[in-house]
Amino acid sequence: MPRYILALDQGTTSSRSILFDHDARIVSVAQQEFRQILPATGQVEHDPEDLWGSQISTAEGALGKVALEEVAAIGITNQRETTIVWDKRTGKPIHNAIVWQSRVSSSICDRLRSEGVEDTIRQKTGLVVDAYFSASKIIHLLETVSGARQAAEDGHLLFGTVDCYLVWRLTGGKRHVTDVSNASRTMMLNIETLEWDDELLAAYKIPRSMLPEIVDCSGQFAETDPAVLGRVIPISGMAGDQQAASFGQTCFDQGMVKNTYGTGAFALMNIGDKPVLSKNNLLTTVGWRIGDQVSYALEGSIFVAGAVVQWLRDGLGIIEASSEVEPLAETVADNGGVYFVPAFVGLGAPYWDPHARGTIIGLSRGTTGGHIARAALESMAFQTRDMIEAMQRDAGVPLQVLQVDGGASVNNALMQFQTDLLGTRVRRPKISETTALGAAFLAGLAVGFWESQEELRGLWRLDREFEPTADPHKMDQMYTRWQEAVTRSRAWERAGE
Ligand SMILES: Nc1ncnc2c1ncn2[C@@H]1O[C@H](COP(=O)(O)OP(=O)(O)O)[C@@H](O)[C@H]1O
Ligand SMILES: O=P(O)(O)OC[C@H](O)CO
Repeated sequence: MPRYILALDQGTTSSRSILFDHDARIVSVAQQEFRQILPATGQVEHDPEDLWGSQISTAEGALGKVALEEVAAIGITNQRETTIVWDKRTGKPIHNAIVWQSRVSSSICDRLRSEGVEDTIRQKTGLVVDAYFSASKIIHLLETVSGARQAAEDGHLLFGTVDCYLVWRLTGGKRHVTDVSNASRTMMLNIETLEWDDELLAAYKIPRSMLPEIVDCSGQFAETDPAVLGRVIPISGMAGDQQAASFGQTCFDQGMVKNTYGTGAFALMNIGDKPVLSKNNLLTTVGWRIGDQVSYALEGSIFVAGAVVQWLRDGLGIIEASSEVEPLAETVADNGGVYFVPAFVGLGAPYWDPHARGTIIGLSRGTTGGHIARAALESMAFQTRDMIEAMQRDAGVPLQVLQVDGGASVNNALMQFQTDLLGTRVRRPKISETTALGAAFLAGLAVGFWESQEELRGLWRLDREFEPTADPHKMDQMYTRWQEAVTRSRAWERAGE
């Protein structure tokens, strides 16, 4: 009997591979950061070769001395929306990957809006028209890379999000597939039929031949080429990282909400088997599909969360390691009136303002690095409240508990502030790597490593529960100040043109 599932988690700033055992315990982890390519303001790219190279070397690292026969299956999860276009004749990408955070295609979105397709896009895909999603990134590549349009029309080019690209490489170019949760982030998937939408493809002028086959999140849809890891291993789980985190948090019931604090922060609420549209500027997205069971989610997406801490470290240089942010923030009793809106690449939910830019407001002679660090941390919690308030308005009921995970959820002071600001309990599981765990669960279910979702529920273990203790009136006052700060950050880029 194989004893492990290998999860490949290809994130925005690093690739990770984690081996899980049957009790969902981590047996080994390997992680590697890779280059962030920043060609111009608001633009972010990755070299697909870096994504592949770092992912495969961490997979080898996590496997270590484990015999490959011990691995039942591979699950893949990934930064979503990030767009790769490659030539199937050579396997070579025609350009760097355009990362989800990149605003390079904002003007294409303006154009789509002016062409009057905004409402159709919203109704059909559940998304808002924004440079965040893959479609405008593909249009950008077809319009700017020399020869790309013709090659696409001649059927030579393939598009994939990172899941799809990894499967292409893992199978030695044999499988061009994406799972339905990743497909739902492209602005090309019809969320009712769960097929690519021909009307939208025509509006975007994207040839259907570029698009991958859509598969379930759990199922035996591919296997590794023996030349890659040395053996044929089923690839049987695949989901975008936020959907995978929801699955790893076992948010299987309608109304359950998780928030992942990684580079960005993403709150997903399970809304059951119908794709209800948000009235409060949230996204409707596919959670997962397993056989005939489809689960939808309402999503709030924040573009900069943990990345603000990276900016304190690499941009401002006031800390040397991310973990130093907590002690620095604790050198001051409160934020001293400083509010930090980290709109480095515009604002996501619920504002959807590509022209907002980062703002630190309320500075005085007495402001210290401690205040800036505190305001930076608080910005993650304030942005989360923005999303959760929108979610509560959509759901019509207050949230009982928020399940948290991701790199920045290790920060206890932040989690305490989050619970105080929301007035809602916050629960953190023992495994904060819920993204990888979700991918492992999906892969393991498909090959009988785990029997059922009920069994998975029993594997969720609590690390710590945070309870609100602060004065709610004071929290509301701070939140009002935050909203004023957001107002000041908005439309900045446009105003400067
Ligand atoms: N102690 C900490 N407090 C706040 N943020 C942190 C802390 N440690 C790490 N982070 C942030 O967490 C993020 C990494 O989380 P992770 O889930 O690995 O992200 P991703 O999957 O997006 O690459 C980084 O942006 C980092 O700045
Ligand atoms: O890399 P992460 O964990 O910040 O996730 C990125 C999201 O998938 C973008 O939608």
